[in-house]
Formats: sequence, structure tokens, C-alpha cells
Amino acid sequence: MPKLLLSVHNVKSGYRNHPILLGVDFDVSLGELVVLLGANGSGKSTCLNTISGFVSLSAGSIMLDGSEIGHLAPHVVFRTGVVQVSQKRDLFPDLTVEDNLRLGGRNRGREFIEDSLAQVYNYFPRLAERKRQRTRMLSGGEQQMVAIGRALVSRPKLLLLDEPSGGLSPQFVNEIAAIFRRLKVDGVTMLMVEQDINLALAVADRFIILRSGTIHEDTTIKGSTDTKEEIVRKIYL
Ligand SMILES: Nc1ncnc2c1ncn2[C@@H]1O[C@H](COP(=O)(O)OP(=O)(O)OP(=O)(O)O)[C@@H](O)[C@H]1O
Repeated sequence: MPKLLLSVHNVKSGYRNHPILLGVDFDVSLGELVVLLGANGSGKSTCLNTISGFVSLSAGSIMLDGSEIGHLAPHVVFRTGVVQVSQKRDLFPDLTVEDNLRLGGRNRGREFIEDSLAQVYNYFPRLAERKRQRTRMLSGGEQQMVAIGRALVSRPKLLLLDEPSGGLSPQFVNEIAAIFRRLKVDGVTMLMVEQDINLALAVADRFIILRSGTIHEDTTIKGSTDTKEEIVRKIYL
């Protein structure tokens, strides 16, 4: 049995008088890549932001490695090893690529950061070539690589990815899919929100469909007999 890393139990959260998650339950095991699917506005980003502490939990529990992280501030959640790559990427455009990457390892020792950087350049040779350039000079796809690379520099226990394919050309989506496969082989645990169903199904071990604030379906890719069209219908109809 793979070891449980994240356990989300009866989670409720939302915004002021606008409840979004109405009691969400799911687990993520060590080394798994789980994709969260759902129609626009179904609460996928809210779910990631609740796990990373940016949206407050109003009820329920979020356990990481057996410890409750549900009511911690975002920077404390980060220190537990949960690292999010948001849709906005939140890079510093006037810093170099390498300086942005180094920010992922702040508060860590020099050796830790240098080893992590070497690993990230191994995943993303394009970033090694452009490490001295200002980040604003990079294309959208390359900036997405910087955002993912910065998260990896901290060597997260759990990597949360919000729409990693957002706005990218098919070529970059393929490159990023290849990186996710390599990260999986290297044992990185990932929970990803993704609208690109082809990418989602190509990389995931399991998919979860969020609908009306609850989990509509939670299925392993191997165990699912649905065609892609049937999955799309379940998401949108
Ligand atoms: N900061 C906020 N304040 C108030 N309401 C918000 C906020 N962020 C999101 N919402 C609302 O919460 C609901 C769920 O949004 P969320 O972004 O979690 O959905 P999503 O499934 O990720 O959507 P999409 O696929 O369009 O990104 C939406 O109705 C949205 O308008």
C-alpha cells in the first residue's frame, strides 16, 4: 500500500458569504499525480488555495504526513513542504531566471540550493541556457518553467499546480507533460488543476471531478473504463 501523504476530510471553505467547497474528501498518496477536474467556477482553484492556506478553512481537516495543516498561515504551510504554483506564477520579472529560482530555496543552506538548482536545470535545460536573463525576457512557456522550477528548488513534499498548461502553445504543453512524467519517476507528489483534458489524462494516476462543491467522482486512470468524451461529459454536463 502506498503511504498516504495528504488527507482532505469534509473540507468546507469559500469567500465571505459565498461557500464554495461544501464538504470535500480525498487523499493523495506519496508519489501520486492526482488531477482535479471540474467546470469553470466549480472550485478547483479554491480547493488548492485552501490546502495551501490562502483561503481559510471553515470546517474539516487537512492532514499532511499525519499532521493537521488546515488552519496554518500560507507561509507556515509552505514550510511544511506544500508548495503551490499559481496561475499568475508570481515571478519577479526584473530578477534573473536564476535569482527567481533561488527564491524557492530561501532559508535553506547554500549546498541545498546549489544541488536543487542543478536538478532544476537538468529538468529544464532551457532555463540553464537563460539563467542570467531577466525573467521578463522569457516567453510565457519559459516563465511557467521558471515558476515550476522555483517550486522544485524547495524540494516540496507536495507540489500544487494550478492550470500549468494555461495559455501555453501545444509544444510547451508537450514539454511540460514530459517534465511531469519525469517528476513522477523521481517520486514527486503532485496535485494538479488542469482544464486540458489531454494533458490531464496523459500524466495523471487518478482524476477527481469536483461538482457543486463536492466530489462527484474519484477514479484511478487504470481503473476507469470511461472514454475521454465520457469524462468530459461528466465534467461539463
Ligand atoms: N477571491 C474571491 N472572492 C470571491 N469569490 C471568489 C474568489 N475567487 C473565486 N471566487 C468564486 O469562487 C467560485 C469558484 O472559483 P474557483 O476559481 O475556485 O473555480 P475554478 O473551478 O478554479 O474555476 P476556473 O476553471 O474558471 O479557474 C467562482 O464562483 C468564483 O467566482
